[in-house]
Amino acid sequence: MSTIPAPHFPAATSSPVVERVETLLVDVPTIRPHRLSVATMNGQSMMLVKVYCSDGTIGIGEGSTIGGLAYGGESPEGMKLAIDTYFAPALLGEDAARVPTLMARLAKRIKENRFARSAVETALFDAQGKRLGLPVSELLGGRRRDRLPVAWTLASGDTARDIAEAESMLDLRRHRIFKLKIGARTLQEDIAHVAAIKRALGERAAVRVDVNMAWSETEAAYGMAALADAGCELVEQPVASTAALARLMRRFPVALMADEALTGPESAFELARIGGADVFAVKIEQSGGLSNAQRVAAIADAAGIELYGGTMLEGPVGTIASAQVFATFANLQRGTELFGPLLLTEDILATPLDYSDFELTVPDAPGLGIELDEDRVAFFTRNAPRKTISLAE
Ligand SMILES: O=C(O)C[C@H]1C=CC(=O)O1
Ligand SMILES: [Mn+2]
Repeated sequence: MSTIPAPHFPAATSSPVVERVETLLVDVPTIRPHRLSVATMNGQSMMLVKVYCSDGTIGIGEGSTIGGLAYGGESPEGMKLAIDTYFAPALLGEDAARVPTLMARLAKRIKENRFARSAVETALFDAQGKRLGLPVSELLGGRRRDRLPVAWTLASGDTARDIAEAESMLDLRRHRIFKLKIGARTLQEDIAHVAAIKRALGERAAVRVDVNMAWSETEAAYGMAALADAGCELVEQPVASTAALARLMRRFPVALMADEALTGPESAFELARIGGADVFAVKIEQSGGLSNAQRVAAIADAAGIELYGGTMLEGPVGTIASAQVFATFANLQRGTELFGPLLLTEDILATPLDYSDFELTVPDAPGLGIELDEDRVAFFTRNAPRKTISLAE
C-alpha cells in the first residue's frame, strides 16, 4: 500500500514590520578639548535612533558629526528632526527584514541626508542581525578580519601635551599611528609642530596629518614638501577642491588622502577617475550608509586606491557599525581611526569595547554585537529628567 504524502502547506509567515521609531540626543563630554581647524569639541552629541520591530527585535543606530554644522550640512538636531518627520513615517509598517529594499524605498522619498540615512540603515541591520543571529559584517558579505588597527588623533593644540599623550598611548599599547590635526595655525607653526612630534616619536610611531581643507593649493604645495621632509607619511584633505587634490598628487613623497571630498560612490568614482587621491578615508556617514561605504571601497579597490577606515568621532554605536563594515573590506592598507568612544569621558555600553594591542576587536555577537547601558544613556539624554546615579543606590 502506498501512502500519498499529505500536501505540505507552509505555515503562513508574516514578515516583521517596523512598529516604532525613537530618536534621542545624547551629550557626553570629551576627555579634553579636541581642536580641529573647523571647530573645537568639548563634547560629542550623538543622535541615537531605535527601530522597534513587530518580532520584538530592536535595532540601534547613530548619527554624529563634528561641531554641529561646522563640518558638514547635517547636525545631530537636524538628523533627529529628519528621522522623526520623514524617515519614521516612511518606515512604519514596512518589512524590516528586507533592509536593502527598504533603504531603496527611503531613497526615493528622501534626498541627501546621508548621515541620518546611515543611522537608520545601521539600526535596520542591527535588528536584522539580531533576528538572524548573525553579526552585521556577515549580513554585509562576510568579515575578513576580527581586529582593526586604530589610530589616535593628537589635537590638544599644544605640542608638548600631544607628545606626552602619544607616549602614554604607546605605553598603554593602545595606538602607534598618530594623526595630527593642523590647519588652524600658520603653515610654519604647523610644520614645526609636526616635525617636533615626529622627532620625539621617531620610528616607534607613524605620523600623519589632517588639514580639514584649511589650505590653499599654494600652501598645500609648500606644506606637503615640508611635511614629507619632517617624516610625515600621509596628508589628509589639505585643500577642498578635488581638482586641486589631483594636481597635488605624486608631487611629493607623501601619500594624499581624500576625506571631505568623498560623499558616497559617485564622488568616489569621480576622484578615482581624475586621480585625486592615493588613499580614501571611508566613513559610513559621509558615504550615506553601510552599503554605500562598501561601494566606495569597491571603487577604490578597482582603481588601485588604498583604504582607511575613517570616523566622524562617533560614539560606540556608530563606531561599531563602521567596524562591522571595515571588517568586510578586501583591503584596509592604512588601518582605521575608530577611537571615537575613547575620546568620551563616559562609556554608554553595558560591556566596554576591547581596545588592546593597538587594535579594536570587532564584536561577533548578533547585530552590531553591543548593548547600551540604558541608565547611562538616560542620564546623558538631552532634556530627559536626570536621575542622579550615586553609590548609595
Ligand atoms: O577626519 C576627520 O576629518 C574627522 C575626525 C577624525 C578624527 C578626528 O579627530 O576628527
Ligand atoms: Mn579628515
